[in-house]
Amino acid sequence: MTTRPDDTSPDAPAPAADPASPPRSAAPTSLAELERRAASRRGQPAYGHDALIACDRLVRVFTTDGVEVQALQGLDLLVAEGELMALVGASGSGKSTLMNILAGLDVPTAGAATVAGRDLLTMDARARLGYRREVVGFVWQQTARNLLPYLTALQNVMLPMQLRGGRRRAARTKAAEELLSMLSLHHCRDRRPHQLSGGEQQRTAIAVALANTPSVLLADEPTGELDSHTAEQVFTAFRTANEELGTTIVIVTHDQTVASEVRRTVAIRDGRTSSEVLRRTERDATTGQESLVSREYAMLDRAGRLQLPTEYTTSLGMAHRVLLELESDHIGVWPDHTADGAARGRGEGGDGDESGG
Ligand SMILES: Nc1ncnc2c1ncn2[C@@H]1O[C@H](COP(=O)(O)OP(=O)(O)OP(=O)(O)O)[C@@H](O)[C@H]1O
Repeated sequence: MTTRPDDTSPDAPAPAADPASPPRSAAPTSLAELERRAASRRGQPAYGHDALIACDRLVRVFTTDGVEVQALQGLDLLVAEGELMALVGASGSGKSTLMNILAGLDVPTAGAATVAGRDLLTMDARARLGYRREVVGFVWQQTARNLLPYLTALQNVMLPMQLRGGRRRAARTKAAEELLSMLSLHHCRDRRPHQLSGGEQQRTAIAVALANTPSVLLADEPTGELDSHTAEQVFTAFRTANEELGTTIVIVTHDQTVASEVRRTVAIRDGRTSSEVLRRTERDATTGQESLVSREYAMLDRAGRLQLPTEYTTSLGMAHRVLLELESDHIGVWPDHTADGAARGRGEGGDGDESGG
């Protein structure tokens, strides 16, 4: 396998390499050298300084009955303001854990996470409440978690505005009606959730989440219980919110249609971001015809680790150790065909994992 250079100009930011970091195998350094490195770092902008969401080596460990589960294992993620992006990954890969942290409902064990300038590790209870009311909105898979059953659609949308305070009732009503209209829900204004279809319920939930004009809208499997046609309508509502209000939107989904309609899909594997698919519109120079081009990228973390897709490594019989070759414009990654490597591949010897990934 060969990793090609990134010849596209994706809209999304990629985690930056840290040129000031020494190689992991560096020999012990002098005090003067350490001082020089610290000084050279001082002028550099912090990791993700211009991203709306920045997760830096995020770790979340759960301990149940003395058994530790590492749900997030040093996850890096940057999301730019105004993005509409999807997070995908196998069950148990850590998606909901990440969403709960970004929603301010859970606190990471280690690492750093900021959303719209708020530090998610150091917020006190009061700041956390303000964060959940004003900075983020969420839409969950289960309607019962999104809407109060005894309130109408309009009252549901007005409730977060009321809790936040500061606006008169007439202004709140007008703002809530505008949100319902924007999402083509005006006919649902005076209906309670049980009088709405599944898609209308989720679209109302989006209006509720947008009530206090949050910077970020988080959605965890928002179309999980819907048929594909209804799911499409709900996704359209997310797109409308993104385009009309400029809200940054992160959607966790198993729904392939949703994942393929956004410009950026990030895959999480074993508690880390592993790969990204970026889509962009390209225009044919001669015919002028536009087409959507998608390319898959592997994520290179700040320690230089790269997760190779399992289907790539298994198809080439890569295990434990691979051969690297630095070329002028790319890095070649080859199966290890040495006798020792072949034996390791068959599981006949060696117990260390030297791939570094
Ligand atoms: N409160 C908790 N206590 C203990 N372990 C937990 C807790 N929450 C999550 N986990 C564990 O953390 C890992 C990641 O779980 P998470 O729910 O984030 O995965 P997921 O990718 O959202 O999965 P799914 O797609 O099935 O919802 C799993 O091994 C899970 O069992």
